[in-house]
Amino acid sequence: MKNSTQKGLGDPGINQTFRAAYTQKQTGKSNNRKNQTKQEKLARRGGGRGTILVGDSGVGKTSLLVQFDQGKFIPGSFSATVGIGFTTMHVFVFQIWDTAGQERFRSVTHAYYRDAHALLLLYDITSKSSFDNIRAWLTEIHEYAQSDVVIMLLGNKADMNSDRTIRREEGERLAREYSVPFMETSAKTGVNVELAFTAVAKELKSRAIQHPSEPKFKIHEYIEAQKEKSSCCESFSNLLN
Ligand SMILES: Nc1nc2c(ncn2[C@@H]2O[C@H](COP(=O)(O)OP(=O)(O)OP(=O)(O)O)[C@@H](O)[C@H]2O)c(=O)[nH]1
Repeated sequence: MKNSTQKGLGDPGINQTFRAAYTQKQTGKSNNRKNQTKQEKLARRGGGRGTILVGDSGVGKTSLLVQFDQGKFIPGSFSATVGIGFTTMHVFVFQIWDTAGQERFRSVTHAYYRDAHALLLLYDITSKSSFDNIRAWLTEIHEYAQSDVVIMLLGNKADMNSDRTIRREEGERLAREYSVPFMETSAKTGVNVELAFTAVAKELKSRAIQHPSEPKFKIHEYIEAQKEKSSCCESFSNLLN
């Protein structure tokens, strides 16, 4: 995925074609049934349990997805997403769509809101405008997405602390106002990337297979517990170093 490569397609109607091509690119295998990996089969069965990444252009949606999917950061190497990109994940059976942040592709993004079960809404902690636009994104989400869609707010580029213009507390306050879970992430260092996707996957899974007698999965509590765990492990490993 170098500069000259478009990250997605502008027409949701041809997403199926792109999906096959993208999967092939990622795995080096053909996407026919015979050659499908276990994850690809699971993803197929997961059907419409789609998660989309939204937010202004340049906040790091594709980088976050690549970090999650491939465990690496490719600095500055993406052209702006055109329409929708696609990958599959294996924490739970679901699909992730990467959307374009640019205004001119919004109508494409709207078409995907309807089918989305979860939305990861990103801003860039070094960009005030991307944070200010979160309210507009939420208005749009409430207009086009299903009313029970899972939303998570992510302040990305947490590694760029010296260029920070949005304090963590501001992100937390906004998230509280809209009753959505929040965390800061870095597609560069990988901080909280796995946690963000895992928390959403667990929430979707619990909704899909929830038995009335089982205790409800609490996404806020899960995130706080996992954050505590990782900060305790970080300080422990700091002690060892
Ligand atoms: N330091 C740092 N840079 C990041 C991070 N995430 C993304 N970037 C950089 O930010 C720029 C934009 O990243 P993209 O992933 O293309 O952003 P996008 O939101 O997908 O952009 P659109 O496709 O235009 O909507 C690139 O130069 C990335 O290398 C991060 O966590 N930390």
